[in-house]
Amino acid sequence: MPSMAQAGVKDSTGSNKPNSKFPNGYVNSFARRQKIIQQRKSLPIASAEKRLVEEVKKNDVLIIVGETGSGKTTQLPQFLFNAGFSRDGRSIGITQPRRVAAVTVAKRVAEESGVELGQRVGYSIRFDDYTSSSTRIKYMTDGLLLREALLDPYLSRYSVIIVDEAHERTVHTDVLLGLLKKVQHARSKSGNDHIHIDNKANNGTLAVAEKEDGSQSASLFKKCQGRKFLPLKLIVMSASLDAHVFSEYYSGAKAVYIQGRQFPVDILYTLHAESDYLEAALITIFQIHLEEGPGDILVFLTGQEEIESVERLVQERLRQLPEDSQKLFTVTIFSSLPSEQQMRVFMPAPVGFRKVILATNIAETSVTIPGIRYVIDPGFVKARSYDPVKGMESLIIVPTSKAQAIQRSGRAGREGPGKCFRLYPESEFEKLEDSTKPEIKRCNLSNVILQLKALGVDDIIGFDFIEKPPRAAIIKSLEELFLLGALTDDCKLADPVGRQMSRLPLDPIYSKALILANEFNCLEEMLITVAMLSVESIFYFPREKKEEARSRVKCFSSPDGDHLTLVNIYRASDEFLEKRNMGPGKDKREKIMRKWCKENFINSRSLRHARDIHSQIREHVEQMGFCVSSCGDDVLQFRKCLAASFFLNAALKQPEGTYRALASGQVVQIRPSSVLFQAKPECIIFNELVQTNHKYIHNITRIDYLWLTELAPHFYAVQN
Ligand SMILES: Nc1ncnc2c1ncn2[C@@H]1O[C@H](COP(=O)(O)OP(=O)(O)OP(=O)(O)O)[C@@H](O)[C@H]1O
Repeated sequence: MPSMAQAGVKDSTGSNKPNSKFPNGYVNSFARRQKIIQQRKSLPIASAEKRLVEEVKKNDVLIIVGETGSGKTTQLPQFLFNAGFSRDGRSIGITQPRRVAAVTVAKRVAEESGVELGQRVGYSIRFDDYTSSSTRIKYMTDGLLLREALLDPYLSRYSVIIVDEAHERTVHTDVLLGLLKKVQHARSKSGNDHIHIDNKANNGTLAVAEKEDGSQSASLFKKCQGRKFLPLKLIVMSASLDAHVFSEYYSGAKAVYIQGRQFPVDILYTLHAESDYLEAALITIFQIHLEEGPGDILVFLTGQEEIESVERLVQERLRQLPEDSQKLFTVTIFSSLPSEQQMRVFMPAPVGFRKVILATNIAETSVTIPGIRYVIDPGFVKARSYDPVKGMESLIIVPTSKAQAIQRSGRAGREGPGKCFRLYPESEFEKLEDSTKPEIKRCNLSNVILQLKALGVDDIIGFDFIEKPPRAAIIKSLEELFLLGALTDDCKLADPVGRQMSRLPLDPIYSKALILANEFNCLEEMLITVAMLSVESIFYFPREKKEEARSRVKCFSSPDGDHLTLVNIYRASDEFLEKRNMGPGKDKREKIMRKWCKENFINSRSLRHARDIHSQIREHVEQMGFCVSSCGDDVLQFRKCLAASFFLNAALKQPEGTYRALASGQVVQIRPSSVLFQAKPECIIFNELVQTNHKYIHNITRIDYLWLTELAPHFYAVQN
């Protein structure tokens, strides 16, 4: 559809007005545009435009703190664009911790600016790029900007980088803050008499900068030496930020505060602590539905399983209500849901229905979901935790921080006054930590270290992190990367393996598995395995049909283990689609697939997501020049490849039927849902270790103990 500027005609005052000859849609679009102009004017940040632009001009680093909904994310980049910060062809980049925020905010800003998405305003997230050579305002995930830095170490295409929602302190944000400090320093040192703008880089095909003589050196940072760049402006932004910490990190950078919020949000607490927060959330959903005025509800839960079980319970209870009270419509959003399905939460509910969105903390920051007036916050979040001694990462449910609670309540009150129901007493709120513990202090660092190494940062312990990760975690990850062959003896990035691994957007252990699979001639099987392991719960066993589900799933089972079982499921779904391929459209295919999944107790959302990931990683490995071939019936080859890839996760059976993990010495048990739970082979490799009341391992394949010394002699010849 043409933009308003094209559709309307200019009157004598020069303003755009709809032409009466145009159909109604254009008049509506004119009305919508007027509404957006009004909304923008009423944002608290609107009156601060001039001051903010001046501050950015005066300061190389600026910290901006403003209430949720004050307009930081959508407006500031437009202010800077209008003030000419991208006049020279460079862009304003804005990072978000979450994909969904990057996408939806970019869409909104494109609409506000009256341009087509992907033109002046665009977004770029892993596996999805909506930018062009004319993009000047670019929203992206923090992880994506780090990946860009691998190919454009001086981030030469950007004049300003805004690190948004910095309070979340994701591991990528933290690394980015350090890296940007380095880039800023290097760019200002390079002077500005000769300006390098990488135009090729602007159309999405990242260009590798070279040395003046045209050669490429091993360290990416060195590649740009000799080039001159304009200084980079850096803005760190959030609603709930401890400005002091950031200001200190950037040598006393100035902090500005945007006063005021758009609409009030009433915060309500329970009188007593709730023993079952899911039940409390359910009661609150129905209380709002039956007693409160119009408006949609956003409920924060901790993960897919919780969300799906609450969704079922809402449906069950809804059926018990009188028919005229049944107009409640549920939608879900969590990170492993494919993007297009995530976007369903932004669509309006059917007329007359109230929408309930069941979400993880993916919907906590930056997003505006139209229609939300009520937020239900049980006060919990699933957070990563890492034990560097055992090398064990786990997800545990913990109370949110104050900053998270504030962000959650901020999702109401964006289009009108709102209410937030915190399902805990006010006294508990006071006891919460002010901010979330930085992820870098509680996660496995292998991925990040590999990226830093690929960026030419060799001294990881000496890197200027805003908060240093535990030394033990750094050492453990360096050790792991060395054992995977990504680093040399002297801790440098190994070529080509380390470099190839750093290019794949996966955990290092999975990247290595793909590289090895290329050698073992089973890349087809490994691509499927990695894709299936990248999604949450591929099986769906309803409580009332557990036995039926188990026996049904048996027809896919492989006696060799869960990895081949996953491959069988994936291939069976492929075959089913092929057989049915009588040229139906996408919707029909989806419907048929959903039916197949239901009959086979497979989670159709997860399978679709795995298919999506599969095609994206396949593209990556093909670009790396790998040939995707199958080992066919020679599954021994595939099992050997699994052993060579996951040797760090090998375990041996103990006399009493438990297992001993060879690398860490921990005693673990096979999770009952594994196909090898009964068989209990002598030696296995596993992918997942989950700590509940037991240490359960999952995704298991039987291997031969002797393979370990043959395939990973550098580890097993010494250790065992
Ligand atoms: N997709 C959208 N649809 C409708 N209105 C929107 C949309 N995105 C933003 N808005 C409006 O713009 C306002 C400002 O949003 P913006 O994301 O810029 O605020 P913010 O200060 O960055 O908030 P936060 O800290 O919560 O991210 C919202 O409160 C809402 O009124």
